[in-house]
Parts: sequence; C-alpha cells; structure tokens
Amino acid sequence: MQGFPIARAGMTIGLLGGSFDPAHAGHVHLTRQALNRLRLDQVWWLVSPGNPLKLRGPAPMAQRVARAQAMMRHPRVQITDLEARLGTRYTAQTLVRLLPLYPGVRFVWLMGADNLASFHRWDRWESIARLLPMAVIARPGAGLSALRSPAARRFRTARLPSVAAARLARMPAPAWVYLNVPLMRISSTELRARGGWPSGSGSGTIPHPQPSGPSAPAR
Ligand SMILES: Nc1ncnc2c1ncn2[C@@H]1O[C@H](COP(=O)(O)OP(=O)(O)OP(=O)(O)O)[C@@H](O)[C@H]1O
Ligand SMILES: O=C(O)c1ccc[n+]([C@@H]2O[C@H](COP(=O)([O-])O)[C@@H](O)[C@H]2O)c1
Repeated sequence: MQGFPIARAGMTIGLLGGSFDPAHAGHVHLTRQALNRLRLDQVWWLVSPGNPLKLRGPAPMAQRVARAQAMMRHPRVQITDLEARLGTRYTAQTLVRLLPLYPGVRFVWLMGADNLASFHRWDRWESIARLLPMAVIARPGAGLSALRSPAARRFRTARLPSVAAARLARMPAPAWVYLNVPLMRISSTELRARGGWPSGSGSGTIPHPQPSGPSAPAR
C-alpha cells in the first residue's frame, strides 16, 4: 500500500469506500464489474476509519487493510487508508479534500445498492452527487429499495441507462448508473457471525468527529 496513489490527469478512477470488516468476494466482484463496465483505469478502495452511521467500531485499520490486500489482487486496484491520512470519515469531507489533490482525474463513486437505499442519511449527500458521477452495483435484496430510495428519486433525471456506463466517468455530475450485475450473496456481517474475524471495538467506543457545515444531519 502506498500513501497517496499516483494518478495522471485524464485517468478514470473508481472510489470504493467501505468498512471492509472484513473484505470479501462481494467487494472483489463489485470492483471487477466496475473496472469492466465503467472502463475505469483504476479502482481505489478507501478503507474507512469507521462508518459514521455504524455504532459498532470496526476491527483495527491495519488488520482490515491487510485482509483487503490479500483478497483483492489486481494490478489496477489500490488498497488505501486515504481517509485516515486525510483525517476524514464523512465521504463529503473526504471528497472535498481528495479531489483537488488530483486535478484532471475523473473520479467515480462506487457503491452497492444497499448504500444507495440509505444514501440520503449521509452527511451532505446531495453535494456528493453533484461532486462526481456515481455507479450503483446490484446487491441481493437491495435493488428495489435502492431504486425507490429518496436519493434515486431526487436524482431521477441524472440517471443514465446502463448502456452508457462506459461514458459515466467522463460525464459531468450529477450523473449515475445502476449496474445490473450477477448477484453475489455475501456480506461482512455474515463473515463476522461465522467467527474468525475480530468483532470490533463495540458500540460507540470509536470517537466520531461531527461533520461541519449547515446540512449536517441530526443524529
Ligand atoms: N455482495 C455485495 N454485492 C454488491 N456490493 C457489495 C457487496 N458487499 C459489499 N458491497 C458494497 O461494498 C461497499 C463496502 O461494503 P462493506 O465494507 O460495508 O461490506 P458489507 O458486506 O456491506 O458489510 P456489513 O455487512 O458489515 O454492512 C458498499 O458500497 C457495499 O454496498
Ligand atoms: O459521509 C457519511 O455520512 C457516510 C455515512 C455512511 C457511510 N459512508 C461511507 O460509505 C461507505 C460504505 O460504508 P460501509 O460501512 O457500508 O462499508 C464508506 O466509505 C463510508 O465512509 C459515509
């Protein structure tokens, strides 16, 4: 893992934020689908210091990064702890700090369908959708709730047909696609329940710096 990955202007890069607690075949599947369908040059995994909406703290960063590196071996995928380096855990704040470091790079936010279903609960979610294009990847049990979600409705007119996916990274935001990919029924929750992976730091033990800005949601 390198500190801040190198990228040239003009490159297209997918950002996959996640707890990766632990990383699994579903993350690998999503990443490979995104690389191919969106014609991305790279995907960067952003291993989160801790999802602000999850009370339970994750396993230590070093352990999650090591597992992610072991799971995802691909020359065009970088596993990063960029949010820890930037001192952010809210995605809007991460993007506001990260994007200016890479002028001319076309970033796309990647997420599974379950994340779109709850996207309207994220800090400054509408600003995120206006900052960079987004690709939503199908996940078992989440398709309907995603496509009927407040975020999908709010940005209804910015949705592109999936045949336009290869152009998404070069489109101005807001723009998003829903990718109907073969479904993979696996989750970190299920893997933790099976044992063999530490169960994190427990409810509420991770300090959560609050986001700044007028649209910080009530928690
Ligand atoms: N099987 C899967 N299919 C499609 N997307 C997935 C899958 N698993 C995870 N993702 C997506 O990967 C990103 C990171 O997910 P995360 O690390 O939270 O894994 P998870 O399995 O959802 O974890 P947990 O069960 O702890 O909530 C999210 O955008 C999530 O929607
Ligand atoms: O910014 C927010 O308010 C916010 C709320 C919930 C989740 N996120 C981000 O969503 C990504 C997926 O989180 P997770 O825990 O579902 O893997 C990860 O990058 C989180 O930081 C971000």
